[in-house]
Amino acid sequence: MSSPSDVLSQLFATLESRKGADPKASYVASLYAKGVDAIAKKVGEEAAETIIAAKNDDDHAFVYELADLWFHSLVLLAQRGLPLDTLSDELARRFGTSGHAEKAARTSS
Ligand SMILES: N=c1c2ncn([C@@H]3O[C@H](COP(=O)(O)OP(=O)(O)OP(=O)(O)O)[C@@H](O)[C@H]3O)c2ncn1[C@@H]1O[C@H](COP(=O)(O)O)[C@@H](O)[C@H]1O
Repeated sequence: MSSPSDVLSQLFATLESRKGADPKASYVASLYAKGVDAIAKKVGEEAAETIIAAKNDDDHAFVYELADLWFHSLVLLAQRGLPLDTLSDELARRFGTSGHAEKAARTSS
């Protein structure tokens, strides 16, 4: 079994590699071709589907929808030209900080 970070890194490298690919041959290239509004809309749809799945007992269906949400979120990150490190660095920055302290830091900035 691959580690979560390996899977995310390999998937993100694939997403980057689809820049300039044929939209007819690649779903990710078709999303890039549609642009940020269409990708963000997919993120919203997948978030809504994840919320609905979270309220049901089917773990497989929930994980499936959550994977769709993560996948489209990563496409959005790649579309903006940001490396995966920007996301992992932001999450790492929050280590050792309680959620309450993180919220206080946001509201004071
Ligand atoms: N992980 C994924 C992945 N997860 C979900 N999806 C696609 O995301 C879409 C989910 O949208 P929906 O649930 O709304 O289903 P849909 O109705 O078919 O989608 P729409 O036509 O409405 O956009 C489906 O088309 C799925 O096939 C993915 N498509 C691709 N990947 C990865 O991305 C890589 C590159 O894909 P290509 O660009 O197609 O080569 C692949 O090798 C995979 O590793």
